[in-house]
Amino acid sequence: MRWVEEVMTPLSVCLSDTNSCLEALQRLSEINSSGCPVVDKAGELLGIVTMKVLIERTIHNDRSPAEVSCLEAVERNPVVIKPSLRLAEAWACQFDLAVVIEEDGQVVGVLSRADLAVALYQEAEFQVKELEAILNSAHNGIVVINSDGRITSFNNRAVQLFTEVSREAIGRHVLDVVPIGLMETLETGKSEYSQEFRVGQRTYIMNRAPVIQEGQITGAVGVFQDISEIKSLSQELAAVKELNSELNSIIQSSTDGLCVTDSAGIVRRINRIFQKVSLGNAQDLIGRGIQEIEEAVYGHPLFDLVLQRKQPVTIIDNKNNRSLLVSGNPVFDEDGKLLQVVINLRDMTFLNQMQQELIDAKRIRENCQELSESRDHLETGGMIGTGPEMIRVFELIRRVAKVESTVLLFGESGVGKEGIGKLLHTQSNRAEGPFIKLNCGAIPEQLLESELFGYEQGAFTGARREGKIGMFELAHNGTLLLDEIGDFPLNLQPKLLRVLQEREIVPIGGAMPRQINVRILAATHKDLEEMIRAGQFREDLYFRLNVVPISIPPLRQRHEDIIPLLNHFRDKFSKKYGFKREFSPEVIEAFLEYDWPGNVRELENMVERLMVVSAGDLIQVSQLPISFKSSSSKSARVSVNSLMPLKEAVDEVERQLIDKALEKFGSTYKAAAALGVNQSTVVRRMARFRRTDAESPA
Ligand SMILES: Nc1ncnc2c1ncn2[C@@H]1O[C@H](COP(=O)(O)OP(=O)(O)OP(=O)(O)O)[C@@H](O)[C@H]1O
Repeated sequence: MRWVEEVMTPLSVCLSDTNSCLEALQRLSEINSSGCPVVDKAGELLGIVTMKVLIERTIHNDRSPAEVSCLEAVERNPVVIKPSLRLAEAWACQFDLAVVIEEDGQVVGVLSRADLAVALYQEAEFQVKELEAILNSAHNGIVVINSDGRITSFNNRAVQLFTEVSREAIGRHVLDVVPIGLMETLETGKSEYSQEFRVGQRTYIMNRAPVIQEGQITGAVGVFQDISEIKSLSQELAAVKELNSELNSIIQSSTDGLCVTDSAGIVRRINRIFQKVSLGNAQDLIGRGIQEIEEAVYGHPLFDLVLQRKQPVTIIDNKNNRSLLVSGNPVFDEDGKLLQVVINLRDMTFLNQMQQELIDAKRIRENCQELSESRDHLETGGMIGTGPEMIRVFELIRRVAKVESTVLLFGESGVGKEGIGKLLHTQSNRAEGPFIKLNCGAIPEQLLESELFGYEQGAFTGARREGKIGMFELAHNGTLLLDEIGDFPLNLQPKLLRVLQEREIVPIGGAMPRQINVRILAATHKDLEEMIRAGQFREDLYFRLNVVPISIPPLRQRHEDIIPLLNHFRDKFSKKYGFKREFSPEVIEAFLEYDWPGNVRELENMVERLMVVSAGDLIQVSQLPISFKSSSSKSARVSVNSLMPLKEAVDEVERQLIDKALEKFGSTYKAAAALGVNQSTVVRRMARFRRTDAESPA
C-alpha cells in the first residue's frame, strides 16, 4: 500500500504572489511539474498555477510574460490533500493537480492525477504480482473463475494436482478444465466447505466460495487439496489404531502377566496381571525402568540377562510361598537391533498346588484301587474265579463260613479244593485259629489214627515217651481239612464219625475223652456215593460230612478263568523269579483250547515251567510241549490248514501222526507199531521236528 507522500512531486519552494508568469513557467520546468502552488508573503496558499493556464495567459496577453503576475494565472481553491493520504483515497478526490499540505499548513508538494494514476497502476500491478506469488506459493490448488465461468486464476499447485491440465487453463471455461462444481457456486452464490471429490485415483477436498462485488456474483473461487495421501495415511492410522487396541485387548486378556519394555528397559506396556503381581498401577509403572520393578517383584535381573545373552531367558522365582515363572523375550528389528523386551510372568503357585492336588488325588485313587484290589483278593483269598461257576462257589463259601457246618468239597484233582477250604477258614470266625490240612490218602492207615487222634505216653511200642498231640487237637479253635477223604480207612471211619458227632476225641492209649473245638472240612475227587455202594465208605459218615456239599468245577468247564489264572501265575512267578515274561497270543489261544486234565495245578505248573525254561521275554507256542500242542488242537484230526509246499505238508502230517501216536501209546515202540514204521524212524523224525522247532524263529 502506498501513500501520497511517496508519489507526489516534492516542493521545497513555492511560487509567490510576486512571481511573474515567466518565472512561474521556469519554475515549473525546473521542478518538472505540471503545476505549482502560489503562496503570499505569509506563506498562506493563494492557489495553484498550472502549465496549461500559464501558457494560455501568456499566449493571449499582449504583455510580455515577464510582466504578467502569476496571480493572473492562479486557480483559486485548489484541491488540497494530505501527504499521509492513501493513493486509493486520493484517487477518490476530484483533481487534476492537488496541493499536498502537511497538518501544520506547510505546502510540501503537488500531485498530478496522471502521477497518481501511474502510481496506482504500479501498486495494482504489484498487488497482482504479490497475489500471484501468494497463490502460487499456496499448498492448496486454487482456481478462480469469472462470471462467465472462464478461469481467471489457476495456481501452480492446481497445475501440479491436475497434471493433465496445463497453464493454458486460464481463459478456458472451467467445465472444460476441472469439473469441480464452481459453476454451481456461481449460480447459488453459496459457500461450501470440505467437499470431497475424486479425479482419477486421487481424492480431493475443496472449499468453494463466490466472488461478490457490489452485491453481484462476479466469479467463484475453489480452493482444493489432494488428500489421497492423508486419506491413505488416515486409513493406515485407523488400521494401526485398531491393531493397537487389538494388541491391548490381547495383552490385557492374557492370563499371564505381560510387560513390554523398550531397549533401554523403560516400561511401555503392561497388563493387569503384571500390575497385580507388581502391586502397582499402570500409570506408575509405565515409563519406569524395569530393573527396579524386577527387583521388587521377582528379584532377578532378567532384563539385563536378556540384554547380555540376546536370547530368551527364563527364571523361576520361589519365595514367600509363591512360585513365579518369568521369561524375557528380546524383539529385534531386521538389522538385528534390539527393539523391545517382552516379559511374560506366570504365577505357578496355583498351578503347582493344582498339580500337587492332582498327584495327591492320583495317589489316593491308586491307594483306593490297591485297597479295593487287595480287598477283592482278600475276599477270595488269592483264589481266582471270574466265571459264574466260581463266583457261585465264592458266594457259597462266604455264607457257609459264618456257620459251623461241616463242608464237603468235591472236585477233580487240582481244581483248588484245598484253596477253597482255606478261604472258608479265613472268612470264618476261626480265621485267627489254625488251619490244618491232612491228606488222608498219603498217610498209611496205622499212622493216620495216631496223626489224627494223638496218643498218650507209652501207648504203644515205638511211641514217643511224652505222647503225641493229634491233628484234631492241633486244629483246636481252628479248621481241619481232611483231604482225599475218599481214602480214609474204612475201619477208622466210625471213630471219625464219633468225633464229628461228639466233638471230642480219645487219644490212643487214653481213657478220657478230650473236648475239641474244630471245624471239619473234607475234600475228595472220588465219587463217594459210588464208594458207599461198593461198601468202601460209610454212609452215615458221608451224611455227617456232606452237610454242605460244594462242588468245584474242573477248569475245562470254566474257560473264562483260564486267562485270569494265566495272568495270576505269570505275576506270581515273575515276582518269584525276578523276571518279566509275556505269553504270545498263540500260546494264550493254545491255553484256551487245552483241556487241562490236571486243572489249575497243571496250568500253574505249565506257566512256571514255560517262564523258567523260556529264553526270550515272549513265550512262543513252539515252547509248548508236544503233547500239550497236540491235545490242545481243537480237533484231533490230522490236518494241514493252508497251502504249502508238498514236502512241508507231508512233514506236518507226519509230525501230527507221530504226536498223536505218542500221546496215545506213551512209548516210541508202541507208536511206531501203530504207525507201521520202525521205532528208529519215529525217534529220528522226533529229533528232526525238535531241530526244526529250535531253528524256527521265536
Ligand atoms: N482258583 C484258583 N486260583 C488260584 N490258584 C488256584 C486256584 N485253584 C487252584 N489253585 C492253585 O492250584 C494248585 C492246586 O490247588 P489245590 O491244591 O487247592 O487243589 P485241590 O483240588 O485241593 O487238589 P488235590 O485234589 O490234588 O488236592 C494250588 O497251588 C492252588 O493254589
